[in-house]
Amino acid sequence: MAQYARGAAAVAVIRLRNPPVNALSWLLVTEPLISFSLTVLQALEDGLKRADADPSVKAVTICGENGKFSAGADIRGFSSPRKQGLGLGPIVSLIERSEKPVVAAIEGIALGGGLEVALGCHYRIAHVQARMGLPEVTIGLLPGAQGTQRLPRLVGVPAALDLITTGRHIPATEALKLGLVDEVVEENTVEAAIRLANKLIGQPLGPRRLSLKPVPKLPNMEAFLSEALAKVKKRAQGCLAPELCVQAIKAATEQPFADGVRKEQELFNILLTSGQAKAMQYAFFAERAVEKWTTPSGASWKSASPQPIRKAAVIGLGTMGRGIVTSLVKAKIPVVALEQNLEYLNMGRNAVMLLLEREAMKMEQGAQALDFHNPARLQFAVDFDVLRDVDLVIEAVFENMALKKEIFSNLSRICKPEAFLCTNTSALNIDEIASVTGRPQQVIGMHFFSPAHVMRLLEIIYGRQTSPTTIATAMQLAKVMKKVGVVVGNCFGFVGNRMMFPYSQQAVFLLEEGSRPEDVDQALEDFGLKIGPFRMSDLAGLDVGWRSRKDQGLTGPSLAPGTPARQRRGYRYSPLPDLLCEKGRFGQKTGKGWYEYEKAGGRTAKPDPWVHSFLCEYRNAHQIKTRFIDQEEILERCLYSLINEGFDILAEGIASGPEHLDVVYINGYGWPKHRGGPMFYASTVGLPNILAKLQKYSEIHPDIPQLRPSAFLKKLVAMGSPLLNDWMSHLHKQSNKL
Ligand SMILES: CCCCCCCC(=O)CC(=O)SCCNC(=O)CCNC(=O)[C@H](O)C(C)(C)COP(=O)(O)OP(=O)(O)OC[C@H]1O[C@@H](n2cnc3c(N)ncnc32)[C@H](O)[C@@H]1OP(=O)(O)O
Ligand SMILES: NC(=O)C1=CN([C@@H]2O[C@H](COP(=O)(O)OP(=O)(O)OC[C@H]3O[C@@H](n4cnc5c(N)ncnc54)[C@H](O)[C@@H]3O)[C@@H](O)[C@H]2O)C=CC1
Repeated sequence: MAQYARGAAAVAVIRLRNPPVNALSWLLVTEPLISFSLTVLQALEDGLKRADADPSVKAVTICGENGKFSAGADIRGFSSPRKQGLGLGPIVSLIERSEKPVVAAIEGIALGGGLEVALGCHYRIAHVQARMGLPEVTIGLLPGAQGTQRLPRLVGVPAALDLITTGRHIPATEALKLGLVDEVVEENTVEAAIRLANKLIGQPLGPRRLSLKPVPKLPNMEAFLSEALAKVKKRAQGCLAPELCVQAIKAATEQPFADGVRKEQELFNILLTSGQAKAMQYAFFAERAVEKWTTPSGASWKSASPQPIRKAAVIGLGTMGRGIVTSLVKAKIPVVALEQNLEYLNMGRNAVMLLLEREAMKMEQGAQALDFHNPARLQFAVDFDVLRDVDLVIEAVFENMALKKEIFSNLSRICKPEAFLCTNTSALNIDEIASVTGRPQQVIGMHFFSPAHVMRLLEIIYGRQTSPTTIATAMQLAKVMKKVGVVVGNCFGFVGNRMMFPYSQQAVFLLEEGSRPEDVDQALEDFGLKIGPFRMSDLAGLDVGWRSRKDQGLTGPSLAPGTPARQRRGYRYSPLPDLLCEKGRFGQKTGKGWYEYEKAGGRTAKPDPWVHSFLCEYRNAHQIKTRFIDQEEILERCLYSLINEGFDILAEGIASGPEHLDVVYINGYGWPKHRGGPMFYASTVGLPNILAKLQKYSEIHPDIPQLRPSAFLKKLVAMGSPLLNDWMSHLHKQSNKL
């Protein structure tokens, strides 16, 4: 809705009202042409017409309810099959054409269609704490209400390209510098806008109508745009929206306003029906859905209250601990950082300081805001006694159960009784770790992803005895650190690494059968993954998995004599990664792994002829017939085995819905958002197709259990492949087709 009122004698105030974010919903026909609800857009149009018709109104102010201008179009409306009625673009034009000055009073947020409404206004005043942006690209669209045509006219092509292709939100101060707003105020923005509107009465509005302005020229516009297009395409990795955003802006530079708007509509419609927009909008809501966590025992976000964390500690300042400390400092939580001895402590301190310096440089108030030189904010120590007053500890020492147990037993003794004890283990059993403490209800997994100060994902793993308060506290801490917390159950590898295991395993089997590392990586990167499995393995270090396989008795001295080279516990096993490690090829850190690098620590992967001939010798030695493996098989075997594990995870209740798995993969494993996450992708491929392919591959490879279709997948197919949101409701239903 929108509320119409008189703000001063001659100024009408139109207030957008649609809690919680004043999304601009459009006319929704509930039954064709019989009944309909008056929506924000309709109300906005009515308000404008009413102001226009009333001779006593001389100016208009548009603002939003509850200190928020508007978050833009109602995203749920894009997938509504019965969507009809008003478009936002014509309303923005209507605002601009008004003969009475219209001033936007921007408080809180003006995003997407919300900002496009403001661009139709003749003046824009923003509160100093407001944020603005055109984030449509992040949900697979472009600003489809003439924003791609107005913004370049107002702020120039380079700034418009940046804002529209990244979708980033900018603060009011930056908007002022760009010329996006005319004034920034610290006082009541609506009152300031009404005062300005009053002053503008009778002044000419022509120069304020953006559609009438030319796009500011650049000396090398064509070259500039083609360079921008190339950059955007490379960054987008198959996502269509950024590229079409550039095309729409290009139209603004080449065509009159009305033609540019037509082009914008054409491109918008391509995106709207591309499937990518649907996937990205699903991802948007999935991220919000996982905040509302539940566990099989009935605990949930609704009834559990988080406890305040006033001071935290991190134990172990290696790869992960450094990033975790940085994230906590950025979240303004005082931290104590601990190491095993002074030598490691100094190394860790230097690394943390470097990360914080870099982070401070990216911030407006810099180091001052982070205040990390203040020992009350960040303290380094080797003595565990400093842990007495902390509210929460995050342990990030080596992945070794005995060491973790020793640490947790000490923590249980030293920390105050109400303190929460968290482990960053990648795969170890949370219950076993909790068992050595006197407070298993306050023990929880907080699994960060590397680099921990950058990656948004935080898997939050509850054990058998973890209390709802502990889960709620970990989730709250994730939010404060600007991470996406996903609550999952306790099993080897939790959700992310467990699904990754069959995927990486297939990748190595494909090498045995005839692929090269670069073929497998290329196929998966072309699909949209940020990094293929072999480049990833080189980056993370092959020795990490090697150590874990040795601990599990799969390789190394503890392997029983006489074990067949390519079989473990009766199933297929590939010793290829072990063989590379035995040759000291640990990946980037040693300059050689699945690829070769310019030097130890180098970052540029080059296909390695040594690896190619090593693979040939290996296949010969084991009498494996080499065959050509096409891209389709690479994708299907790697991705469908990962998805298959996902169905098992759902069936076991380790995650409470497919969105959880998708959010984990998008935010922690570089899964392309425009494909919506692995489980959403499975729903778009069609569950019967996935099942048929898994059946085919598992018949060819009966010794790979990970290719055997999950019982839950089979059940869903037998039940007619319900929509993704209904999968979980079918978990315990009987199927008469089974
Ligand atoms: C054929 C038709 C042609 C039409 C022409 C096209 C017009 C366009 O150009 C297209 C558009 O405007 S697309 C929309 C662009 N806007 C956005 O992407 C902003 C999305 N929202 C945000 O970033 C944060 O929610 C925000 C920063 C706003 C707030 O963050 P918070 O962390 O404070 O809160 P959240 O938990 O994220 O949100 C609160 C509740 O609001 C829901 N919501 C947010 N934005 C929405 C939106 N734009 N539409 C619908 N629902 C929205 C959000 O899901 C959450 O709901 P609950 O989880 O149920 O509480
Ligand atoms: N490296 C990665 O990508 C990820 C690792 N993890 C997990 O995080 C944990 C840490 O891994 P990384 O940071 O990679 O290991 P790392 O080997 O880089 O660092 C571990 C640090 O712990 C310190 N440490 C060992 N014993 C200690 C003690 N008794 N007291 C205090 N400090 C001690 C070591 O000196 C070392 O600096 C492991 O459980 C690992 O599985 C989780 C996610 C990703």
